[in-house]
Amino acid sequence: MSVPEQEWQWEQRRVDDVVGQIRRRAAELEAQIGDVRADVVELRRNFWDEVTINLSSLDDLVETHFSIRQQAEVLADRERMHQQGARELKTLRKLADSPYFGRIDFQENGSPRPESIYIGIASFKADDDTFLIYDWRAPIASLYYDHTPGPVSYEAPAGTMEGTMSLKRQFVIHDGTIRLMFDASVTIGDELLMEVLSRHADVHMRNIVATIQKEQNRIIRHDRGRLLVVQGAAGSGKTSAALQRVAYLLYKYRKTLTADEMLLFSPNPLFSSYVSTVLPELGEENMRQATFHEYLVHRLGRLFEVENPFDQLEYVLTQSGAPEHAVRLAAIRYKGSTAFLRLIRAYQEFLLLQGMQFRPVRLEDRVIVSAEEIKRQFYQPGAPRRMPERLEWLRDWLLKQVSAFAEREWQAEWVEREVEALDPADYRKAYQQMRQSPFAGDADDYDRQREILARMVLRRYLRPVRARIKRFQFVNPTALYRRLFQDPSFAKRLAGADGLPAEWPEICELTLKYLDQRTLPYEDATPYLYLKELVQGVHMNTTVRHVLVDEAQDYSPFQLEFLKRLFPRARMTLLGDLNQTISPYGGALGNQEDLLQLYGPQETDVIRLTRSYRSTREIVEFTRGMVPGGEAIVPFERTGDRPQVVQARDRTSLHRGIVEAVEHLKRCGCQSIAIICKTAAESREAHEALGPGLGATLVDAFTPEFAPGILILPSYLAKGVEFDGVVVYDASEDAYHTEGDRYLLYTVCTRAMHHLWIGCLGTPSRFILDQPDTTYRLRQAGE
Ligand SMILES: Nc1ncnc2c1ncn2[C@@H]1O[C@H](COP(=O)(O)OP(=O)(O)OP(=O)(O)O)[C@@H](O)[C@H]1O
Repeated sequence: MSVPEQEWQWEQRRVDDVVGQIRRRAAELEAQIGDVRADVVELRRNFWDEVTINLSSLDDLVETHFSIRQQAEVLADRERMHQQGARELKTLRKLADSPYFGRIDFQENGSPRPESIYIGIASFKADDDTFLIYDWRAPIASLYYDHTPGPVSYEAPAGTMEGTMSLKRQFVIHDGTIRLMFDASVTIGDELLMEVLSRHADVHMRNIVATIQKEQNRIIRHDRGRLLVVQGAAGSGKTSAALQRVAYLLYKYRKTLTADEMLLFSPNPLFSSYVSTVLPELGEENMRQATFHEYLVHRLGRLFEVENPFDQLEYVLTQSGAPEHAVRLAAIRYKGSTAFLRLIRAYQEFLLLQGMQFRPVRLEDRVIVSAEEIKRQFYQPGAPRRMPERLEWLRDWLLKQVSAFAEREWQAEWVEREVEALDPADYRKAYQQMRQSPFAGDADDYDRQREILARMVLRRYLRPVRARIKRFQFVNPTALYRRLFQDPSFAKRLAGADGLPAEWPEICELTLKYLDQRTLPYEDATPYLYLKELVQGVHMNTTVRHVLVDEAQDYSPFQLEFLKRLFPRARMTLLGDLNQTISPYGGALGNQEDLLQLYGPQETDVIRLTRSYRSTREIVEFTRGMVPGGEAIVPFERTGDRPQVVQARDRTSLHRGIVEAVEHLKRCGCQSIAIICKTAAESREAHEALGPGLGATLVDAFTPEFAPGILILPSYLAKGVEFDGVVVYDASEDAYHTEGDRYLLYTVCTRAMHHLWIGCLGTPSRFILDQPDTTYRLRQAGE
């Protein structure tokens, strides 16, 4: 609903006034920051002049230490002030450009008149402390997202606030000038949303705070239980909601939660860069980001070449003719299941009784404790019952054996030789130590000094040995993991009622082959790490308090269990769409039972999003027909061209058709165009043929960030991102016919915001031809 001219002028005057106050505050802050910056420079320059350095005695050393520490603290404090000031200034500058995007007039029950609440990306108070702008995360701002004018309520720290909302107004303000203004009668007026969604795709994701929808607001402000599962259609705003959720939590718990206590697992490094600007745009620091593969490499990269999930997928998609293909697929499915997790737990129980494999404790090539001796000790009748305690007990025993070895060894000839080769400084140290003895000065001084030096040598030699023991490196997890596959009948007993896949003997053979090459297939990496932790001690991250997993449908149930254990103090948000499952695991989100069991039903909430915002109505109607249950996906009322399906007889005419399509999309105003292929191999071929002519960039798993313009990329790297126009390189029946292909094709097509063009080398895929929506245009290339 448009706003009368007079109102418009009144609102512009208010904007002018508020922007004036913001600019004044920014100028003051800038001057203050200038002073702090000068302090920091001064402190850095004169750092060493301000500390007293004296290393002559122990007391002087201690004093020097404290003097340096004190000076470093002063510097760190000023630096912190500077950083905080700079951040505040950045926010003020943003507010000066666009101070707010919403206004609600709310009269609380019992209060004499309504109050106008203006909502922006951060709060701003006048000099008299009245709020000129409320932060979008303040409790009262919920009214803006959740309600239409009428009787309303919201949750505040003091309880439920009830009253009446008489006005809800939306603004688009740039450069301190109101560009658009609507009075909304429905929940967040569709007019503003329409305007926002009609824009071009960006190389970075944008924040959505001005137009958060009611159901998304539930995700953002959800604050109970250990696990929130968000299942939403393609383009329904899962990632957007997740990022605004991070900003919300940082605001709500600003005294106790920091950005580096929040971690987002993203599907690939490209995606990480795509979403990296949302939080800074909102004046917050970025949370930590990683891919699950990066974590696996961090933990196992020294032991193995850990396969990338994209190479795994590339194998699955391109090697279907290979003799091992079916076995590998079965392995991937089984090794991602909770049945395999249970088998590994059963294996741990078994290992408490027999079968542990140890590495001898050595000092260079001398065995201090043999693997056999360690094993004997481990299975001693008096050993503790549970694995962690038993390992700790064994560790302590081994450390004692090392001490006994040192005791036996200090007079050995080789130690004697090493003593001769020691530095004069070591001799001085030994001399000083000896002088401190109450018996110093007697005839035994020489022997005593030799003994001190010999023990010094041994301590140095044995330090790495002790460190390895403390890290439980006397256990051999690789040998233990191998053991599971060495005799196919061995795992049968452990699997019990769960059973094993029919292909188990072949899976065993294949796994051993990879392990022999020191390669860890992606499907083995998490189970291997899990077993390693069961027998070498668990790594836990207790600093992370919130873990968000995007594209969670591509995680196996095993991996989710692993994450739960890895972050015992964290609350988890899983965001996913079953219809976009591209991983061959079968998708952890598909099994409600497993999901509810993860933290228990009491601790789990599931929120579903069915409205799709990314694509035009025509594209949503077309793509939803590809997937079962797609009719539940509701398109947003933004219309555009019908998707085009173009059938080509040969590759030359396919390429000609693609070039024409790209030219057409450019004429339509598309700034970002993606030619999406099924695999990396196909992308390379397409790039060779089309890249130079179109000026297109090839994107692969190592591309650090998206460039604007025309890109050629494999399906799985398009996950989570969007483009003005999408050209599907070849969606023929030959290319997409399995159930897995169905979801891949859906994922690819749903990347399009405004235009979708689909090329087919031969007959179009069944997922195009068999779908109920027939409004798309099907034609022959060249027509
Ligand atoms: N409330 C909203 N206001 C404005 N834009 C929105 C809103 N919700 C979603 N969008 C836009 O819709 C597009 C899709 O959002 P997003 O990528 O968060 O969806 P998604 O569910 O994670 O998608 P997918 O699963 O397909 O990757 C983005 O351009 C986002 O800015």
